[in-house]
Amino acid sequence: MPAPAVEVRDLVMQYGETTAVDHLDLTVETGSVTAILGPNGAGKTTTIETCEGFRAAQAGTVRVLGLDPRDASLRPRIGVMLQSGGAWSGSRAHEMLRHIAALHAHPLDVDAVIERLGLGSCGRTPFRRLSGGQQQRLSLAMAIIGRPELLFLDEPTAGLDPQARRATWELVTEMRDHGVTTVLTTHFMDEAEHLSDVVHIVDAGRVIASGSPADLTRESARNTIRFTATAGLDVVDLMQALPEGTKVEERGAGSYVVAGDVDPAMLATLTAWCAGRGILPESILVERQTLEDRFLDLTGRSLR
Ligand SMILES: Nc1ncnc2c1ncn2[C@@H]1O[C@H](COP(=O)(O)OP(=O)(O)OP(=O)(O)O)[C@@H](O)[C@H]1O
Repeated sequence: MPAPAVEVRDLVMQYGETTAVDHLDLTVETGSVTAILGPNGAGKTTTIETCEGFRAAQAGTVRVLGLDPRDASLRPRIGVMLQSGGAWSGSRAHEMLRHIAALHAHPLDVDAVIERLGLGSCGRTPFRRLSGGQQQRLSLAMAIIGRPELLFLDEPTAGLDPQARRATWELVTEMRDHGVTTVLTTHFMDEAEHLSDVVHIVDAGRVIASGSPADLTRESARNTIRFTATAGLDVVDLMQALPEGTKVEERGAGSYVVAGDVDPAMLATLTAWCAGRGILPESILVERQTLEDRFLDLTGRSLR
């Protein structure tokens, strides 16, 4: 396996009395899209800015493509999209992109990127006069134009309309197909679920859960089937019929909860077990936990 693109070990970052990052560990595998999720003030931007080399680690170690993030030789190899835009307010959109492209050895085609991100009408407009969404798209274009190996995107789709959001998703997916590693922060669960291979959930300056979106939502109390039927069914026998690790409980007379790896086969086994005993369930409800539910369970807070 190739060396990780980003390795953060025991990172501590403080602003005066405020501990923004508190002994945080995080690994980003090469070629992955990795999302960092967390409530406001969790320490995501501080962590990402340290990886980008904008802040020096106060304690702990950070390695980006095997190097210290402040190593100047990293600049052409990474693309950065800041939350605050990152372009000089007077710079004109297309000039800016052409300028950045000229600084790189193998840039993407500027006109193609302008077209892809719907920036055609922004040519001579100074950055400060662009709409919020246009500024976002230009910042993304600036991050990718140099064909980086590693992309950092801090809330890339905040404030974008649905079409621009889709275009951004497609672009990130395409970059991944070309081997680019992407680290992004987002407040949109669907974005994390749709785009990322790995999600790190950060709260109060620490990573509190990591895994693929599927891993994080599996094996949770909310992956359940609830059904009602005659009271007093033989739940032990039912459990034996279902896949190993499945739990069945009668919670109140005739009200059953089946918890485990809920999939179509399990539902079929359950209904077959009932049919074999002449039982017609009165209601069957499949509940799958979403990443948002899991996030709420872990942090006690909603994403925004
Ligand atoms: N420049 C700064 N000066 C002082 N405190 C700061 C500064 N930047 C961030 N903080 C504080 O550090 C903590 C972490 O902030 P950070 O911006 O890293 O969080 P975040 O997870 O990116 O939040 P958000 O989702 O709101 O962008 C917060 O308590 C914040 O108030």
